[in-house]
Amino acid sequence: MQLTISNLNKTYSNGVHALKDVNLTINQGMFGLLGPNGAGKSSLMRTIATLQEPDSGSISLGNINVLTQKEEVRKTLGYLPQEFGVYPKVDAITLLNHLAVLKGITNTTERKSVVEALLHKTNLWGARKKNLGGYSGGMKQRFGIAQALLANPKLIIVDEPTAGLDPAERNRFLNLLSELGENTVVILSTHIVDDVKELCSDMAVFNKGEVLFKGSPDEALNAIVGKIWEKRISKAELSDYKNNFKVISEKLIAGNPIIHVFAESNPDGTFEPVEGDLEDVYFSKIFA
Ligand SMILES: Nc1ncnc2c1ncn2[C@@H]1O[C@H](COP(=O)(O)OP(=O)(O)OP(=O)(O)O)[C@@H](O)[C@H]1O
Repeated sequence: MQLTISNLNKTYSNGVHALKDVNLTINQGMFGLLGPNGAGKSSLMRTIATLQEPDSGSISLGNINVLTQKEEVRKTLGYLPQEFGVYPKVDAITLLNHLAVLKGITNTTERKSVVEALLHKTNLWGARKKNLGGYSGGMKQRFGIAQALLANPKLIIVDEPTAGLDPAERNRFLNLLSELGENTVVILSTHIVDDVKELCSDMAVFNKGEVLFKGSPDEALNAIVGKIWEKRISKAELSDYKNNFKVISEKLIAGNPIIHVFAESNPDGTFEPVEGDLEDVYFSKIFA
């Protein structure tokens, strides 16, 4: 099963061109869609999830036409939206059971076993009788994955799932995602480079509605070899450097900025070459 997005466009009524001729082919496995806030990631995710219409273009999932065969897509889709609302006064096992009914798992015995297995998988079994209103952010996200996995989806979309999680919960959540089947198309939309670095075999960098890079993280890293230059400067020099060079990142170390510049050769002969990482790829695309 492959997800193919062709020439997708969307302009909202306020004039924002949120998707600009987007073309992507997404294979089974974990695909990272990396971009800053406002890049258009949620617009793309919601369109694939059949929740909004594009102005033009096409999307297919295997031989399903996503834009016209919405019911077919919904049967095989697991979706964790950016704002996943839960009913605060309902406990996890009751809500998951209810959502399983809505997903069409009507056989009581089968439903009980699916719901219980998912609560174990997401490490929520011990908290299954607790009201969702009392769940932490990480627990809510894990519950979100449990509901997304009901009915064995072939396509799973998780939109910015780690934003706001503390490091321990984020790790737990990423481990959970990494266990999702090889036989599933999983799209992870995020603005956190490390999420992609740790999990994804394939990725795209997305900004202002456009795909700026697509390929594997290794291909992305190969493309910047020899082009990332580092220098420790003083704070007072920072604005000059920003005016004169393509500064893609700045980090304060002991109060002084260390800058990374993207350039084909040593910018003014005073920089040190560094091995770039995925963050350098991301910022070099975003600030191109
Ligand atoms: N329903 C809407 N009506 C008008 N403009 C919208 C609507 N939804 C999104 N936008 C605009 O479209 C652009 C892309 O938004 P989108 O939410 O898809 O980006 P994103 O990459 O998911 O970012 P974020 O993480 O901030 O949600 C933004 O400029 C946003 O303000």
